[in-house]
Amino acid sequence: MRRWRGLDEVPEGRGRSVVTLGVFDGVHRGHQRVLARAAGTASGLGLPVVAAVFDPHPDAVLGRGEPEALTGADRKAELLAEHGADAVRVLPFTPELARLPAEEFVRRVLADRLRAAAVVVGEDFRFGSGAAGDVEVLRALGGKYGFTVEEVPLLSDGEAVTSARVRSLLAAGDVAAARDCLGRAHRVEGVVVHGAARGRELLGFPTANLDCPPRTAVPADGVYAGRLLRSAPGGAESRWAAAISVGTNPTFEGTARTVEAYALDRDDLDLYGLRMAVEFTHRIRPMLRFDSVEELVETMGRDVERCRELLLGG
Ligand SMILES: Cc1cc2nc3c(=O)[nH]c(=O)nc-3n(C[C@H](O)[C@H](O)[C@H](O)COP(=O)(O)O)c2cc1C
Ligand SMILES: Nc1ncnc2c1ncn2[C@@H]1O[C@H](COP(=O)(O)OP(=O)(O)O)[C@@H](O)[C@H]1O
Repeated sequence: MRRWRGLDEVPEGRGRSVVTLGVFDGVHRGHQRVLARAAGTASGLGLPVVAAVFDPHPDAVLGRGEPEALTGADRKAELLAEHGADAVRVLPFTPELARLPAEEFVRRVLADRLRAAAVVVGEDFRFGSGAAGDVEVLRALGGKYGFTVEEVPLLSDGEAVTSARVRSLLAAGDVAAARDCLGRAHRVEGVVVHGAARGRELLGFPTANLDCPPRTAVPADGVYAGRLLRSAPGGAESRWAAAISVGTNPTFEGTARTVEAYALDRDDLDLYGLRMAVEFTHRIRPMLRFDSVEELVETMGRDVERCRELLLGG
């Protein structure tokens, strides 16, 4: 898969493409449907699918506050490819780009740079200065600049599947509903760092503490079942069923919010310094402050058994 960044870096003289564009945060089932449609059109035309991704999030540039990210840039590109993109183009969302009138945007980005033969977008797609352009405007401009436009209805299960909805489900700890919207478990990534060294010694449950990038969409504080994963060079992955804790460890009067995972039945791992990921499949309970370490350890033991049932079938 090819990845380019910027408006000027795409080599000139490339052929035409089927373009789908947006922020694609989370690459949720709605995005997946748009990508599938683009892939279908592209195979009919014998052209590649180019996913054009605005980055940073337009809300950050337009002063609406940057939302927490469901997917980092690398993971997003990987997911876009998995769902049918042949190439990913990052379009730096600058104030200048935001100010381009709808027709200028179409001419410069879609026609001149991406050489779109077809553009596939969700029905709520907006573009151009002041978000003045919608799908109808895009279709009219497509007639002038030589591309067709396909509009994909929003996927809904009574409520539209959107990145904002996934963020609010995660903020409420509802990782199961988030999983339904995403079509897979929500994942956060980070490097394993040293914690307070209590896990193994004091509690009997060593935990890998993930240092997640700022503005990562971490689910609400609580205890979850899921997986701890490691991407090895070449793409091979190790994965372990895991009991995951998100919170400040109030039993120890902690203040820093941590994401930590205990890989079930393993105490022989050395994960410090590795890039790892945690996937959240089920919520088990809220984060609690216990009066004694014994009560915490007893509860953690029960959490681990519950994770075993949920993840390994007992
Ligand atoms: C399954 C599980 C459940 C946990 N539940 C709680 C909890 O309810 N309250 C709490 O204060 N800490 C909880 N923790 C976090 C522990 O306090 C934390 O893992 C421990 O202090 C080790 O920290 P360290 O990795 O910084 O050494 C939990 C951890 C795990 C793995
Ligand atoms: N089953 C396991 N799950 C997670 N980490 C493990 C496991 N077994 C060993 N480890 C290692 O032990 C470290 C955690 O030990 P812990 O005593 O909790 O220390 P820390 O406070 O630094 O997190 C992890 O970072 C990892 O390298």
